Amino acid sequence: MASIVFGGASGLAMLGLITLIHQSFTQQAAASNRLATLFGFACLAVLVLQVVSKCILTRLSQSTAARLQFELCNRIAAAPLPELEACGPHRLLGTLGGDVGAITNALSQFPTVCANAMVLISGLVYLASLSLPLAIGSVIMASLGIASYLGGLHWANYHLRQAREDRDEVRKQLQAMVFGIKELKGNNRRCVEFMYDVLLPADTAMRERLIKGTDILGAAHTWGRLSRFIGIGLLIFVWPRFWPVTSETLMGYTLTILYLTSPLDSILGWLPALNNANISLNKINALGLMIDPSKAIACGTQIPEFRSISLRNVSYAYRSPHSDQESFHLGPIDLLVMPGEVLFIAGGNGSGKTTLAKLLTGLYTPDQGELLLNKQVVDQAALGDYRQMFTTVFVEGHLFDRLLGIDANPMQLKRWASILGIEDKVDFETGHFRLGKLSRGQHKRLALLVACLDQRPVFVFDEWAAEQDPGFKEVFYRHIVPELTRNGRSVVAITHDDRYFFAADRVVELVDGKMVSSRRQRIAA
Ligand SMILES: Nc1ncnc2c1ncn2[C@@H]1O[C@H](COP(=O)(O)OP(=O)(O)OP(=O)(O)O)[C@@H](O)[C@H]1O
Repeated sequence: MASIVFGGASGLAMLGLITLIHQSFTQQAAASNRLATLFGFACLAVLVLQVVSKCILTRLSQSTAARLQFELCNRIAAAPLPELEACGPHRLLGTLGGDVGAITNALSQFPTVCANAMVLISGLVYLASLSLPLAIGSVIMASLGIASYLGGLHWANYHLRQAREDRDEVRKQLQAMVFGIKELKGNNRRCVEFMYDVLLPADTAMRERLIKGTDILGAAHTWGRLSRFIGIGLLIFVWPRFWPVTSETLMGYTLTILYLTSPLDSILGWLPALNNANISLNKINALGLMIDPSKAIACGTQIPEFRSISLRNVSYAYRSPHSDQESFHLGPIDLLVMPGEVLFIAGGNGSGKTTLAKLLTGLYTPDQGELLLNKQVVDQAALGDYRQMFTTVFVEGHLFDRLLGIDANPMQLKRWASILGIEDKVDFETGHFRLGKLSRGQHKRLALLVACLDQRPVFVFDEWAAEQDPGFKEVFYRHIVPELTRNGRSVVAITHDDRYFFAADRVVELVDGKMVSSRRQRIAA
């Protein structure tokens, strides 16, 4: 609001300057001294008001960007995992980068646009005070110019919207290049094909649309500006032939209209930004981030007591995004996890083990069947708390560069780092990790270190030991797993290591999404 007031006041002071210039052409010398003093004050007022208004605007635009980004991050954190997985990281990053910028840009220009609208209206009032018929004629001509400009904008829009879609594809391919750089470096033909047949065509398609849209926009903008000069030409050369008007009035008109081109430009120039913001908002909406509040999972606040967890007749299906046909179906599955138990989930690749782990941990909501905690059904309202029961290490899990959400003292940190053989990867003073040059196995060990320090009742490991050397597999299955299950905590581990099935109380096996066996183990090793 302050920005609108200061911006509007500076515009009005500027308009005051124009009227003073106009009056100076018609006043006597004595009055000119007074006008000169007023002119000096008006200049000072413009300077102060514009500087203050710009400072306010900068702060406003930065705080808007920060708020918007934070809000979007919160929505991402609250959105259901399957919807985020369907978006893919390239689209989410694109939204957090480009779309937030586009919306911020439009929002932060809004106060300036309001201030300019105030100036424009005041200018029109001043013009009407000089000559009402001329003012009406000017408004009609300006409206025609603006209408044709809006037509061009609408046309440009179509191409710019398409370009926004294409940009997602380019971002996806750039991500593939960054993450697949080793594969590209090692195979020159693959690299050339990727560059010329994948990346370049995607980028070219996007740029062609962008160029087309921007060209149309530029032409519309130029036409919008020119139409004002055509209007001034009509006023000066044509109007006086049909309607008597003094040369002072015409001069006042020309000066004022020339000045008003700047606020009008700013308002018309804002429309493309508004349009981009609209495209971005639709994009965010299409990604499912404008989530239905009823679908948002409330953040869990406390870790519930653990007496039993069970899946009862649970089914879940992935669907193809285009046809809504099931691409993979898991279940129906019944599963029970008791305190202190070690449960292994085995099965071939693609049999549904990770999907089952995501259902168990509440990251996916079953299509059918129920999730029960302590024999009570976990409904939507309880899901947030239910998720706090688990500490997980997934195959593609992310490792933050420090301990977050865990109260661990340096002694515990040192002890686990030493068991896991990664003392040199941890800064015990700050609790930060040295993630720079980690091998895959060390990365997994750090992830396990974080899990071991977490005081939650159920550990879920997805093929944790797959990248460990034989010696450390022994340590994991024979020492770490038993230690973790002391004090009534449970371990659910997806594993292909059938040599170590003896370490489990129970092994369940999945084949094509169905549980084919569930057998008791735990024989003396
Ligand atoms: N987000 C997803 N969207 C669609 N389909 C998926 C998704 N995640 C997994 N799938 C499909 O579901 C099936 C089961 O996948 P899942 O990851 O659960 O198997 P898995 O038993 O853990 O396999 P692996 O041993 O190879 O890790 C696979 O056919 C996979 O292609």
